Amino acid sequence: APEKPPADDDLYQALGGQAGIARIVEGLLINISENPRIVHHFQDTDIDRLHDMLIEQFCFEAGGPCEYTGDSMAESHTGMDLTESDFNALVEDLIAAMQEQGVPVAAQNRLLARLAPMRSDIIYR
Ligand code: HEM
Repeated sequence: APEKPPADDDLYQALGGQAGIARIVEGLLINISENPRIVHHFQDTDIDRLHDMLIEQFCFEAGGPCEYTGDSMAESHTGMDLTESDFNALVEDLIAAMQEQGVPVAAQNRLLARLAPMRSDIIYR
């Protein structure tokens, strides 16, 4: 089951609110598109949908005024046979996107800490 959102929206604010999160997700998708380690996984993906679902998810996880309406992490990654290395590659692309947006490292780490528990739903599925 999804974890409860944070009680306050500090993290949402630190990520730059809705506009900041949109820029982070767009940077992430660009970085993935240029990352030979993982780009092949996204060949048949509806990127517009992924863009919208990632924004909802990050907003929700950061305590912002959003609901996540997408599929569960287990549902959406089953059958991809993703590994720890794939997971780490995507996380590195996310960190780079946050860095490019000037997100403070403490806030970067708080978002990553919200996403890290999803790992077991995503890899080796
Ligand atoms: C922290 C790690 C990750 C998070 C938070 C995450 C999040 C998401 C979200 C929110 C969706 C949209 C689900 C929906 O459409 O309803 C999604 C789909 C997807 N994810 Fe991930 N993901 C992660 C790791 C990965 C990794 C490591 C890969 C591959 C290298 C990957 C590949 C995909 C693909 C290809 C889709 C689209 C599935 C489809 O076309 O239906 N994800 N992910």
